Amino acid sequence: MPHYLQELFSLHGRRALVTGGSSGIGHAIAEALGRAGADVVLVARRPAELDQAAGHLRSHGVTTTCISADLADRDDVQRVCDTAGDIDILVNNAGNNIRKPMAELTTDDYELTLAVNLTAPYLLGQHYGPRMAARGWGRIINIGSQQSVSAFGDSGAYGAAKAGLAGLTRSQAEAWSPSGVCVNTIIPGFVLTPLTAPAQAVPGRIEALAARHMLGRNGVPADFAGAAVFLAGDASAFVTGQMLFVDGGFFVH
Ligand SMILES: NC(=O)c1ccc[n+]([C@@H]2O[C@H](COP(=O)([O-])OP(=O)(O)OC[C@H]3O[C@@H](n4cnc5c(N)ncnc54)[C@H](O)[C@@H]3O)[C@@H](O)[C@H]2O)c1
Ligand SMILES: O=C(O)[C@H](O)[C@@H](O)[C@H](O)[C@H](O)CO
Repeated sequence: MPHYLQELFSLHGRRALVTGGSSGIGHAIAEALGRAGADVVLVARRPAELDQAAGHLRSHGVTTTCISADLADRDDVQRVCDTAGDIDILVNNAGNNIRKPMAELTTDDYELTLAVNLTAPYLLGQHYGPRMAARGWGRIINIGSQQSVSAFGDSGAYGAAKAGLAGLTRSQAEAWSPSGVCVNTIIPGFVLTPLTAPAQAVPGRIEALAARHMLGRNGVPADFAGAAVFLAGDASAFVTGQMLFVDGGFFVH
């Protein structure tokens, strides 16, 4: 790779933590950051899936560590902070979506959704943001949703959390960008992953959703590799507080 591109996009010497890094978009982002040179810490719940994901990254030469944690549990989030070591790039990717009509959502549904999609990113940001700022360089990438900006598909608690995450991004950017920490949200389109399996199971739904992307297809995890490497490195040094739509031109109506 030409030296100029190395300077812009290389992540050598950086250490990235990716939540939900054992599957879907998070795994693709972890692989991309690792193949761009970063050491990677994968955080997710299930040890077997983590081991498999780590094995895949290591097969690409990526130095990979795993931490099994339930991000809905604040003690587990604290344990991640206590054990992961210094982190230069934080990717808040783990998410859950409890799909029910608005009036059927319970308070427990709401609190679980907020805990994983919004509180865990807040707590991890509170730990890592100031430390990145003290070192004068850092990147936080939060994974939002079309529902950061629009209501979509019986997902009221998820929409509240993802809209909150976009707001959290702006506040984190305001706080830490002056010290060299860029904080941004990636907004995906509809992506074929385990999270969207219930929607994919509805006959005709995948095709209808594909037609709502200007590119005429749904997303796949690999579609996020380029944007993640961009937002994780020096190429994005003047990009902060933004929502980057990596959504194939998705339109809600
Ligand atoms: N798939 C889509 O269409 C789509 C669209 C917009 C945004 N997103 C967002 O992308 C992110 C990744 O989702 P995905 O589509 O790759 O699905 P996925 O199911 O493959 O990944 C979600 C990850 O989050 C982890 N996770 C969930 N709850 C957790 C918990 N309590 N503790 C620890 N880890 C937990 C899962 O184990 C999994 O690794 C999520 O934040 C999701 O909201 C997805
Ligand atoms: O769980 C889900 O079904 C997805 O996250 C959806 O909500 C959409 O794909 C997303 O909103 C588009 O960004």
